[in-house]
Amino acid sequence: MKQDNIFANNQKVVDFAFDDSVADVFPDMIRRSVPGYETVISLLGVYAGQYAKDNSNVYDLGCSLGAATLAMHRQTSSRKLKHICIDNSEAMVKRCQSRLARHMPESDLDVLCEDIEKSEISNASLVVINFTLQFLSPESRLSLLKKVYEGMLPGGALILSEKIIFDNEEENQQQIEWYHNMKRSNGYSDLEISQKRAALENVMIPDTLEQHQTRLQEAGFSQSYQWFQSFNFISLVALKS
Ligand SMILES: Nc1ncnc2c1ncn2[C@@H]1O[C@H](C[S@+](CC[C@H]([NH3+])C(=O)[O-])CC(=O)[O-])[C@@H](O)[C@H]1O
Ligand SMILES: O=C(O)C(=O)Cc1ccccc1
Repeated sequence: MKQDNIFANNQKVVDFAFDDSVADVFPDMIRRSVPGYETVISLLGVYAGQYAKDNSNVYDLGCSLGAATLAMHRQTSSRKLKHICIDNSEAMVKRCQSRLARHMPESDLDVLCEDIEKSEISNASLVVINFTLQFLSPESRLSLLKKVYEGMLPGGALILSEKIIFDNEEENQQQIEWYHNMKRSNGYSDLEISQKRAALENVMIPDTLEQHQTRLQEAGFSQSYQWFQSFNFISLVALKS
């Protein structure tokens, strides 16, 4: 696995982008930067086992290199599913396409390079938005979730994972400190941590847990539950009855 040292040298900070240099080191970057990432990915397989239904579509919105789809496929390979993976980074999509073609050659699979705000969602039994809603402009998040709800079959599920902020400023600062300590223990220097933080500032805008829960309800989901937390990263499941 290629090591992420993108922010190792002192540099003029520009907005973070999912370009070729990020896509090349992405498995290492996300594993060392998102606490619990591997656990969340493998538990998506458990959700797929329960919710992904024959003759339906399973969406991976903001798929990057397709890790979520691979985990879901591992638990459902004998079912008649169509996997639809979408990302607006060409660098990610081309690597995702070849990786998934290699690992799940027999499956019905579309890997699309497009903005998920413009994607069509239909006949979905399971939709995963793993650490991606936070990159959309805050004003467009509700309409995406409404579209997901509308395109989902009754009995379907949405899995949403995000970095969050906390209303209580004391807790917020503590969670960020714990998170930065985790990054340090994964080998990132203070310079890497602070330069990446600055690069993400205008690009990744986290909400609070309450904002997510309220928005899911506004989108139509009658039930939503938190099922995972590791520092300031959480996963929710929302169900369409
Ligand atoms: N508007 C958009 N439309 C489509 N894609 C987008 C958009 N905005 C951002 N992206 C894409 O969302 C992905 C976010 S990474 C997801 C990890 C993956 N889910 C994983 O489980 O491994 C999370 C992270 O890097 O923290 C990137 O590939 C972007 O190109
Ligand atoms: O590194 C961070 O600060 C994060 O919030 C996680 C992350 C992981 C990969 C790309 C962008 C952000």
